Formats: sequence, structure tokens, C-alpha cells
Amino acid sequence: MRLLFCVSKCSRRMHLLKLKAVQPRLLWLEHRPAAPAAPRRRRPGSGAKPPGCAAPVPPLGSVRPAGSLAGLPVLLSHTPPGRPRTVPHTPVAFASSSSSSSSSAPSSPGPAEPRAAADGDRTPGSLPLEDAKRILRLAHPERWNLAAAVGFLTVSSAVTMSAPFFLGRVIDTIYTSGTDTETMTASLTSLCIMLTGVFLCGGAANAVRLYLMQASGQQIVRNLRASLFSSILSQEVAFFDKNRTGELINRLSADTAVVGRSITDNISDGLRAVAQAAAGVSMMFYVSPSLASFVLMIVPPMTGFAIIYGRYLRSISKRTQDALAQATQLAEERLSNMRTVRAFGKELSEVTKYTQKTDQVLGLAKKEAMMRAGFFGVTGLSGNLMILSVLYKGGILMANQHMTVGELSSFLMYTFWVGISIAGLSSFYSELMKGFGAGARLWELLDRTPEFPLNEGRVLPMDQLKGQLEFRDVSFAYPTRKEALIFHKLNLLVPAGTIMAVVGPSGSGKSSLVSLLLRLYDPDAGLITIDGHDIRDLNPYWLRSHIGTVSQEPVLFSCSIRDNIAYGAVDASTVTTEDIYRAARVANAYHFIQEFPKGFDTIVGEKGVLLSGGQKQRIAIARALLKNPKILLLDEATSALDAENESLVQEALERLMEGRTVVIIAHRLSTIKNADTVAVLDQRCIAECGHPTELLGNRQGLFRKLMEKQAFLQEEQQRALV
Ligand SMILES: Nc1ncnc2c1ncn2[C@@H]1O[C@H](COP(=O)(O)OP(=O)(O)OP(=O)(O)O)[C@@H](O)[C@H]1O
Repeated sequence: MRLLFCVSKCSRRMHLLKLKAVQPRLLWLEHRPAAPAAPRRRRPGSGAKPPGCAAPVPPLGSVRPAGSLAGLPVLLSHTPPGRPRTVPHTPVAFASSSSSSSSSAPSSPGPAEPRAAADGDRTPGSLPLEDAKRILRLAHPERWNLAAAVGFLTVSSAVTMSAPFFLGRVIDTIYTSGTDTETMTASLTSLCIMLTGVFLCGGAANAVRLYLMQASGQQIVRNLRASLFSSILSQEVAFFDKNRTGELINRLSADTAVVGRSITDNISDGLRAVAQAAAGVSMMFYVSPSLASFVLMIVPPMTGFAIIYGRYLRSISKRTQDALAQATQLAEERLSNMRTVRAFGKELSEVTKYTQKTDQVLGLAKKEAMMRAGFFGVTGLSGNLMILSVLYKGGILMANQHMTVGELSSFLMYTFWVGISIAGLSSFYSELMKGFGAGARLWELLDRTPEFPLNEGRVLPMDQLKGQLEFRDVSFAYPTRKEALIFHKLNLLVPAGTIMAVVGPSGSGKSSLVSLLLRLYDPDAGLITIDGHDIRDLNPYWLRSHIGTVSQEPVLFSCSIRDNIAYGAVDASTVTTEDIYRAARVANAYHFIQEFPKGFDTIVGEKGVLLSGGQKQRIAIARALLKNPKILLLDEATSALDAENESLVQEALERLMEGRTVVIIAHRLSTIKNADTVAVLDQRCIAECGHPTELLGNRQGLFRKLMEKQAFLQEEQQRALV
């Protein structure tokens, strides 16, 4: 008996997994030029004004929009600003912990939009039928392995459950053979040899069952993670403005693991428990129907108790995962901006904030532990009561000659097995409920349809792409701040092959203009066109493959310089080392890269933290060069370079700009002096537009004032340095 118990315990703990190392196949990333789509219906108001560089200056006294003021540095905002700018050189804005307001309500879903939506349509106590169906659907690709595992499970369970019956026979053989030792030894030997063979088969079947279950389970988790990552990456940029990175990472790692556990170890153990409980109960009835009916009276109340417990566990599991997500979010944000935390000496207060978050997790975990302790205490007690009742009632039956000692022994062993199986079933149930809780958070993300497609729409023939850009009566506000209008009826024309410099006060919307051109957001009204085609009709993936960008704070990935530059190519596998070297030379990056001990194989650190600002900028320029785009969007690309490098890069950029349409966002005259046109952004639209010399000639003009201010600031800086 003890041996059987040990075998069962050990088999549970065996972790034989072999994971197929297959890379996630992100289908949406495969470039499938779609069939030309019907042109989109023009929005009302489009074309009402003739396209032109200059737009009417807003009337005097018009109120400056809140949006333009919001550009000032805000270090603790109550809603996550989510701006895609996180480089240590720049001010870092943390999402305020108070925004979660979770200290008082740990189950608060926080600001994440999809979670709030899903919370609305779920009642914690409702039957998780949909969740169960989804979990089963996840297991569908592994059905053959799982079916084989169920086959082996049947064999191993049949062996396990036949053991008490045969052991009862052994006991009866010993008792009934009386003093005839020879006969007893012979029968005992043959019985034991037969049983050893049967047990060996059972052990082998159990091992194969465990392997198949675990391997399939891990495959399911891997598929779940790949689909979830694919779903997250296909969301529009506004989604990332609203959802915090740490929270998404938590779903990707912790929630998938919980769901995975509920499918892997759990389904395997659960099925075994079901099979053994069913076989055990049948055998109990076979051995003694009256004793079985008496003992199993305890099952219905236990089932009711388990259902109530499961519901509670499911809801608390979801709350725990939410609280954990908030803690992860805080840690992720602070750790990735460690320099800012150190510079402000906020280590201790950040530790306190993190501890508060983990305290919430702890509080919920304690509640869960209490519930668990109660539940398992009651199930353990009921198991012991079952054994006691078997001994009591069985003893009476034996005394009345209705049972043999072997039958009572068999019955007792079956009762043990049924008890163990019921305990296994309750743990299966509680793990499954936890899985449903975590699964609910995953389905929200998996089911979310991006607001605009990633790889659908028209693809223009290459020879038709000239690169003329036009904004027609464009009005726009960020989805997270709909009330703060960034552009109002903005008109701008950038003829193909020309250079347009965009200038304007801080927060006037220069970077927003670039975001709209890249179709990271859609305007609320008006049209943005490329060669007369509404960019909403074009395939966004194709569109972005023809636009090169160098942003104000270039972000590099934590891999080699070579890989970072190759990242710019539409198909990185076709890039040769010579292509990378050429791009680096043109971007004036080749020499400094070669001076590193590992040259182009130097690892740049997280977000390029191991490089200087100027070096990062030049690598970003090389990355854009490798793309060889028709349209270039440069966001103050030379700002981080010293005077000498700036002129070298400027030369390189001038060569690169030839034959391309370029939009440069710039503050400094040196950056924009070669532009064909300058557009000055102010008060939500283009306030001035024309040739740089012409605009400089206008003493009262905004451009002139901006440049004077800029020159004054530079002089001040230089004086301060001297
Ligand atoms: N993702 C976002 N969500 C909400 N508001 C945003 C977002 N990005 C920018 N804004 C707001 O839009 C306005 C314009 O910002 P933008 O970055 O386009 O200005 P800018 O002219 O490039 O500023 P700067 O010269 O300081 O870089 C600002 O008020 C800013 O707070």
C-alpha cells in the first residue's frame, strides 16, 4: 500500500518535458500585398480648401489649446502619458502610482481599457463555460498527443485500481490456506510474479502518459504566448498609450504560466483523479454495495462545498493577477528608467511604493491561503471519516460473515484511493479556477481587434510612388486626450522630392505631424495623402516600408550595432556586411564603431544605454539610410551631434535627401538652412510657410522670432560654458 502511494506521489512530481523550439510565426508580419481596395469615402470637409503651404492665421485673441500647453515637462501625471519617448537623456515621466488608486482597492482594474471592458461583461460567480471552451480550444492542436496520453492513463489507472483487488486475493489466499504452507507459498509466488509484471506495465504507461501530457501542455503554453505577443504587437499605437508595458508583460509571462499550469499538470492529474475515482467507486460497489452506499453519502455535500470554494478562488485569482500586474508595471517602469530614479535619489521611496504593491498581492494571497487551508482541512477530515466509517461498518459486516477479511482489505484500499483521487480532484478544480481567472485577462487581449489594420490596403506600384505629401484640413486630438485638439484644419503641401522644415514652439505638434504621416494615429477630420492617395486606403506596412525615420531620441535595441543598423532594412536577411559598413560611413558612424574592441559586434545595452547620445543618433541615421526610403522624416536628427560631427552628418544627409521627399523637424537654423520650404506650426495649424530666407526677412514673423530666440539661447549656453 505504502509502495503504491509512493509511486503515485513520485509520478506526479516527474517533470519530463521537451519543448519544441519553434519560433513564433507572426502571420501578420508577413508582407502580403493586398488586392487594391476600393477608395475610401472622403470625409466631409475634405477638399473644401485648396491645398497649400500656408493656412490662414487664427484670429487674434483665439484661445490657445490646452494641448499646446501640455507639451511642458510633466513629471507625475495622473493618466499614463504613454509617449513613445523613453531615453535616459530625456525627462522621464512616470505613470503616477496614484492613478491606479489601488491601495484601497486591490481589485481595481486600473486604467487599462480592455480589462475594464471585460470586467463589465463578466460576473465573478457565473459558470465559466466560455472559459472552459476556450481552454479546450487551446488544447485542440495537441489532441492526438493528448488522446494517446489518455490511452496510457487508462492503462496505468486500470493497473493501479486492480491492485487492491488482487492484494485482497493475496490476503484471502494467506488466510484460507490454513497450515498448508507449501500450497500457500506456491499460490503466493505466482500471484506476486503476475502482479509484478502488471505493476511494471502500469509504471511504464504512467511515465509515457506524464511525458505526453507535459510536452503537449508546454506546446499549448508556447502557442498561447506566441498568439498573445502577436496580438499585442498588432494593436494600434493608441493602445500602447493606454496600456502600461509592465501590465502587458505580466499577462504575457505570469498569466500565460497560470493558464498553462491549469492545462498541463492539472489536466493530467485531473483526468487521472477522475479515472481512479470512477474505477475506485465501481470497485467499492463490486466488493460491497451496501458498504459503498454508506461510505459515499459524504460525496454530495463535499461537491457543493468544492463548487463554492472554486468560485471564490476564481475571483480571488483574477484579483491577485491584477495586483501582481500593477507591481510588475511599477518595477518595470522604474528599473528601465533607473538613471532617473538614481538622479532624483528616489530609491527608498520607490522601494516603499513597490512594497505597498506587493503587500496588496500578499493580502490577497493570504486570503487565498486561508480559503485553501479550510478547504483542504475539510477534505482531509472527510477522507479520514470515510476510512473510519469503512472500518466501523465493514467490521460489523465481517463479524456477520457478510465479508471476508480480504474483501474488507480491498475495500479499505479502494476507499484510500477514492479519497486520494477526490483530494486530487479538488486540487484540479482549484487550479482550473485559477486558470479561468488568469485566462479571462488573456482572452481580452487575444480578442481585441486593432483599430486599424497592419497589413491590409492598397499597395502602389513602385514607379508610381513619387512622395508628394499633403495634409488637407486635418484636425486631430490624441485618443487619450480627446479634449485637447492638436491640429485644427491644418493644411500643408510637401511637393515630391523637396525638403520641408517644420518649426514651432515646443508642444505645437511637430512630432505629432510625423506620427500622423507614419499613420500611427488617424486624423479625426480631413485627409493626409501621398501622391493624392488617402493614406488610410494604403497598406500601413507597405507605407512604413517607404518612410525612413530618425527620431529626436533614437531608441536602439539591446543587440549588436550590426543588428541595430540591419533593423532598418525591409528584409534584414538580404543585408550584406558591406551594406551596413556603407550606411555607417555615410552616417559618419564607421570610425567610432571600429574603435570599439568588438567593432560592429559591440552590444549597445538596453535602449542603447552603453552609447553616447551622438553615437546613438548616428547609428539611427545609418539604420534609416539602409532602408533607402522614398520619404524621410527627420526629427531634429542632428541635435545630439557636436559641431564637427553635425556638419559631416549634414553633408551625408544632403546626399541622402537627393530625390526624396524630406520633412525635418528642427529648432536650429543650421539644420533647416538647406530646406526648400519652412512651415511654422502654431495655434494648431500652419502659421507661416515659405522659403527660409523669405521668412527670415519678415521681422514681425513668427519664424524670425523663433530663430532669434534660438540664437540667443545658443549664445547664452556658449557663454555659460566659457
Ligand atoms: N501620445 C500622446 N498622447 C497624448 N498627448 C500627446 C501624445 N504625444 C504628444 N502629446 C501632446 O501633443 C502635443 C504636441 O506634442 P508634440 O510632441 O507633437 O509637440 P512638439 O512640437 O514635437 O514638441 P517638442 O518640440 O517639445 O518636441 C503636446 O501637448 C503633447 O503633450
